[in-house]
Amino acid sequence: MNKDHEKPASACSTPIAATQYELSDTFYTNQQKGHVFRVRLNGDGFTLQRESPSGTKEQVVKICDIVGGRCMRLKQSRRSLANACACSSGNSSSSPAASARVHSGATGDTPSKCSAASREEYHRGGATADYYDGDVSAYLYVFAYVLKKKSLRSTLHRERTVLRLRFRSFDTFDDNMREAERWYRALRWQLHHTLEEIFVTRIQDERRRRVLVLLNPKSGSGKAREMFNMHVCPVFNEAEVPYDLYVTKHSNYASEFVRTRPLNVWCCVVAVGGDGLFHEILNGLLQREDWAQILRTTALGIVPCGSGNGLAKSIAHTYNEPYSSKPILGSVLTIISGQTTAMDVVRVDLPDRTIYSFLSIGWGLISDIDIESERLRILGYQRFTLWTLHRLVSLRTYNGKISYLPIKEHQPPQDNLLQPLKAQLSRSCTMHIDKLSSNQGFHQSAEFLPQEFEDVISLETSINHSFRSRCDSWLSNGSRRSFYYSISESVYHSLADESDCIAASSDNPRQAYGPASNIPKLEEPLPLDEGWCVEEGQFVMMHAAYQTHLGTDCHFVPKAQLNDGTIYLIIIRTGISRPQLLNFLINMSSGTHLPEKNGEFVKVLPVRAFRLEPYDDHGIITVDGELVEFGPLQAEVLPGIARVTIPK
Ligand SMILES: Nc1ncnc2c1ncn2[C@@H]1O[C@H](COP(=O)(O)OP(=O)(O)OP(=O)(O)O)[C@@H](O)[C@H]1O
Repeated sequence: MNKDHEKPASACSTPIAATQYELSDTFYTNQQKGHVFRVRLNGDGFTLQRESPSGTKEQVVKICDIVGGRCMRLKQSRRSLANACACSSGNSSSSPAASARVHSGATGDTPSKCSAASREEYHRGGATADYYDGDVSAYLYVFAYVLKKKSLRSTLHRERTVLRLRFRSFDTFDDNMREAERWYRALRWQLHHTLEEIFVTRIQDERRRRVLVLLNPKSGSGKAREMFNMHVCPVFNEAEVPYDLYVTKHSNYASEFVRTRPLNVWCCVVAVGGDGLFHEILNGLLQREDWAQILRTTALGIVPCGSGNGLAKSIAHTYNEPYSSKPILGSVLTIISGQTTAMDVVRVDLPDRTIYSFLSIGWGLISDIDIESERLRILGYQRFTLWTLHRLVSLRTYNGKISYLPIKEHQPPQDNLLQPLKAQLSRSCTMHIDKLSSNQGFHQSAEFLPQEFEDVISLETSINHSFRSRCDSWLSNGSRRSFYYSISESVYHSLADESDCIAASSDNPRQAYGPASNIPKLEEPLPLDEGWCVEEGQFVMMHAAYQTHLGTDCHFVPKAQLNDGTIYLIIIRTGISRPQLLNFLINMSSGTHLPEKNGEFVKVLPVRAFRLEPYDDHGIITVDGELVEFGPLQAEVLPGIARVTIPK
């Protein structure tokens, strides 16, 4: 989360020393007997220092890779429960076999060390009794997604790592849990950096801040729902991010939803789908009367389940977050990071309406491919490749005029309207997150943990601080079993009950809101003496883009930034040879297709605004990959008016 938070009015007045949240203890592991681990938690993360007769080795689980933690108690099996006894030894194994041995008295183990308190806890019954088997250990599970390389030549990717710390120095579960929770709180503090965020005094009527998830079940190859259940929901849960999930029922559902609802309960709106769904959300927000305030206080995120996924790829590319191997994981980590940055939005005036765009505006070849390949949607991203070849063979040209307002060289970056409000979002998120966990005391039984650990590091404290040889393991577990769970406050909404409300609201005449234009109206002439330039004639295409990527494999404008106040106009004129054009299209995947200097046929023009006037009466024009009415349009950049989530 952000470091530069404003201090809330209700924050604790007495600062607590940061060192209080720097903890260390000694742990052991049973796989390497005699190996002692000094575990330290501080601002860098967890440092595991292994001391063995052969020397000292250190491993760090970095704080920036950690998403959250859980305090838990292991739940025992039914069989073990049947054999459990209130006075089983604190030294006894938690395995059913060992438990049975203790009960029959056949082991010669040391007599029970249970305190009166722990016996009482057992006899309290209910859930507590379910857990009791003589093992009074408490566990802290730490969830991290660590950057790794499979081999020297492979690219970086993230792997899930779980650090399991077992606390059993005390002879009652409560005491061990208290210790585990002390580490958990320290972890939370280190994750969020400021005490104010975590230990802020609760205000009764404080607005709740949650994540709104809008999911398009028809995105891409139609697997968004499964993707959410398998890859998004478990990470939200590990990070204790509360969310409300709405599944869209039809086109424009998301747009109407965010246009008509009170949104102040959500700090972030996440599109689980493609760029088309994100486009809908952005436009819905900009059709609100309170659009300026909502854009300032609501971050936008995307989980790429569409066929293009230009925005998700552009964000990951800009921040060097691994994407290709696990695009969904990278984007979920981006959303829960709590970090945001301003993003340019482009206002697009069509003859009868105004829409807003975050990705691109196209006329000609690329738009033709985008729209006409829809019939091959089932193929996913491959549809673009196939249709590109088809359109190259039967190349079309288009007549028209493109006027543009160039960006002057060395023009200072545009003001970022939303910068001062950056901190507000993440603090609110975190406050709510903390509220959830503090109510819970400790979390679920470890039985509810996802079992799909790619890497597990398991360490434990000693009993009464003496070395104990029978310990858990330091192991890697390749289990592929998938398992996920929900935190209590996350909600799935069927939209059956919501449609009436949306239908009713769309009956009302719609008023135009959103930022005003700074250029002449579409039907008015452009002031050529104020720096407007013109390209006229026959074109193969014009494509205006403001993100680095138009799709996962389309590195269209390598130098674009999320908030550089620039539209990159790429124009290809008729006369370009087919081999040249083929090269251009092939090299788009590596971002090496654009000329360093503008040539006769291919031009790259950084502009602040442009106007397109096609002379033909038919053709395809797209905005963010979505088909719009064919005809004249004009566009102008609105620097940094939206806010998107970015990786830590
Ligand atoms: N439940 C739904 N049924 C049918 N269409 C929907 C539904 N929800 C949203 N849509 C529409 O589907 C269109 C495409 O959605 P989306 O962008 O999520 O996927 P995509 O087109 O596969 O991805 P990309 O835009 O990245 O190519 C959007 O224009 C959206 O309006």
